[in-house]
Order: sequence, then C-alpha cells, then structure tokens
Amino acid sequence: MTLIALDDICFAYPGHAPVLDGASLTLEAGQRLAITGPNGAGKSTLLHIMLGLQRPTSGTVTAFGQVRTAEADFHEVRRRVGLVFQDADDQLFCPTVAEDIAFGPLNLGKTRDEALAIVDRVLDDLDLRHLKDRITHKLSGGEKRLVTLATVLAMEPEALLLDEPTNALDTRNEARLLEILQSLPQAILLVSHAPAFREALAPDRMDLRGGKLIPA
Ligand SMILES: Nc1ncnc2c1ncn2[C@@H]1O[C@H](COP(=O)(O)OP(=O)(O)OP(=O)(O)O)[C@@H](O)[C@H]1O
Repeated sequence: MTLIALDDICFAYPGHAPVLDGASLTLEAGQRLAITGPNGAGKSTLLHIMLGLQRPTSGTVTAFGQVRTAEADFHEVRRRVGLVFQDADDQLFCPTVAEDIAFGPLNLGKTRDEALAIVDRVLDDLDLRHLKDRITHKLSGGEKRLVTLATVLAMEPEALLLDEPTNALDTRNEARLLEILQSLPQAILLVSHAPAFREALAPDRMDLRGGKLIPA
C-alpha cells in the first residue's frame, strides 16, 4: 500500500533557482527508503513538501490515497506522518521533556492521564526515562535528538520522515538509535549522510541530483 507519493514535484524558494525539478517517489507501508544527495540538493525541502510545510510550484502530493493541496488537507498528513527535523531546536519548545512529549498526544485530544502514560511508555521504549523531568533546552545535542524522536513516536505515526537523525549522536547512541528504528513497524524515509547507518536501516536508496530523484 502506498502511503505517500510525490509526482513530478517542482519547487523554488522565492527569488532563487529551482531546488526540485520533477522529483517523484513513493513510500510504501513498511518500506525503508533513503534519500541521498549533496548538501543543498533539496532533501529537507522534499520532506517539508510531503507534510505541506512548503507547497510545490507544480506536481502532486498524494498521501493515504488523497491528493493534498490546501493547508487543511495536510492536517491529517501531519497527524499520520512524523517528521524528525534536522535541527532538534525546531521541534522542542516546551520547558520540560515530559511536556514536550505530551504536547502531541494532548493536541490529538488525549486526556492528561493518557498523555502522561504515553510519555512514560515512549521514554521506557527509548530507554530515556532519566530525561523525563529535565529542562529541554539544557539537554545535550545528542539527548535532544533522542527526545525529538520520542515526541514523534508519541503521536503513533504510520510513517517516519527522519532528517539526519544521527546528527550529534555519539557511536553508542547511533547504534542504539539504529536498533530502535529497526524494531519499529513504520515506514521510514531517511535522509542521512552517514553511509553505514543508512545502509543498515534503509537498503532502498534514491539520489537527489539536479532536482530529480534517481534510483541508486
Ligand atoms: N527558506 C529558504 N529560503 C531560500 N533558500 C532556502 C531556504 N531553505 C533552504 N534554502 C536553500 O534551498 C536549497 C535546498 O536546501 P535543503 O535544506 O532542502 O537541502 P538539503 O539537501 O537538505 O541539504 P543538506 O544536506 O545540507 O542538509 C539550499 O540551497 C538552501 O540554501
């Protein structure tokens, strides 16, 4: 089953040369797909387009069987697809780790008790219980990355878009993250410059060059 399809996507930031020039891909349920390409190729932009954070100048975004164009179309997509941003500081904005993780479930209409149970479960799953009451902005870079993943998993998404998830992780935490991600049932679209991590998690790979995606 196709979860997300990009068809012939073109995109330029206002006043700049095109970043995407006919990029197409599909993400199937359970698939692990890596996107590679040089710095500035447009990989993060592509992930943002999938969630409607940027709108293509032409081309089609289809998610869960429906073409998505207007802002309202993307609300459901953002509920069902979790994005781990390249920069953790773009994602963490509550005073404590527990509040940051509870934020998504509360927004989805869970009660306070339900949200707190989810916080405990996700922190246990990721072996991060010790961070629960920490002040988010005082975490180390690596701790922030792992908490970011926790905030996304708390939403129980059907697919994960991971933008450089190993950034700021030491070797031990990179290995732990790999183990955690390998154990998840969700489809994963991975943008990563770390070849060993990428190959271990996502055997299928597309290369973004000249604004197009080419099977690699
Ligand atoms: N808000 C913006 N306004 C103008 N240009 C932008 C904006 N955001 C990104 N860009 C430019 O668009 C291009 C694609 O950026 P993007 O972050 O998608 O690339 P990337 O492939 O993810 O790069 P990296 O591997 O370095 O993270 C780059 O040239 C970048 O400088």
